[in-house]
Amino acid sequence: MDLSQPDGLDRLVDALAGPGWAVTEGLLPPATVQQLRSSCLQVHAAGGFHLAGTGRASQFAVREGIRSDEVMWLDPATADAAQQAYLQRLESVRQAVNRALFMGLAEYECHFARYAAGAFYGRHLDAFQGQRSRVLSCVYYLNPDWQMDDGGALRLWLDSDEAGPYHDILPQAGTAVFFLAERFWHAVQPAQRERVSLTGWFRLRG
Ligand SMILES: O=C(O)CCC(=O)C(=O)O
Ligand SMILES: [Fe+2]
Repeated sequence: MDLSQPDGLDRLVDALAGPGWAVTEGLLPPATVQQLRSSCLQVHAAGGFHLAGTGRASQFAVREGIRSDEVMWLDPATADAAQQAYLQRLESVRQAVNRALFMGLAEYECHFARYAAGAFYGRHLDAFQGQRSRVLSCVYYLNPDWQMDDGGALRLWLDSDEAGPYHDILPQAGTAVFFLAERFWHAVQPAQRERVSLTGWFRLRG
């Protein structure tokens, strides 16, 4: 699915209404993807990342058995040009989804994520139990020339059964994956090389 095409957002909306997930290309031009990668690596080199946790607020905990990536939340107030271009595209996705599917998505929050070689994120759901605020997940990959042998695929289970069918997606620069946060269990496989991305969630208000 190519989001640079005029019917791209319509096709994305159809996929979310149908199977509930989509793998897309063409969200942004390759030069912008490269700029996002550079700003991610720069912030990391400057020490701007911290070890990711699970849970929110008082339930927040760093549990190394579950995930071992590092993250840095994007602040729209200080976003550089490439980050702003990304946030604007995700805003048009938000509006298209709300118009067609009445999902009532109120906002988008996202972070850069960096998985060092060998880092992983075990099987999980993005929506916290008992909370419906994270509705739609989006993972945007920033890794040029990713090979099958590099590992690091996102494994998306197509139903809740761990033994059931799944789809593996390579974290190739320019690929964006969208999926309904409460429905799809997923995991990040360890990779042979550094793996960076922008991961975010459309939320309901409140
Ligand atoms: O990087 C990915 O492919 C998925 C990351 C993820 O599942 C998360 O941050 O919740
Ligand atoms: Fe996730």
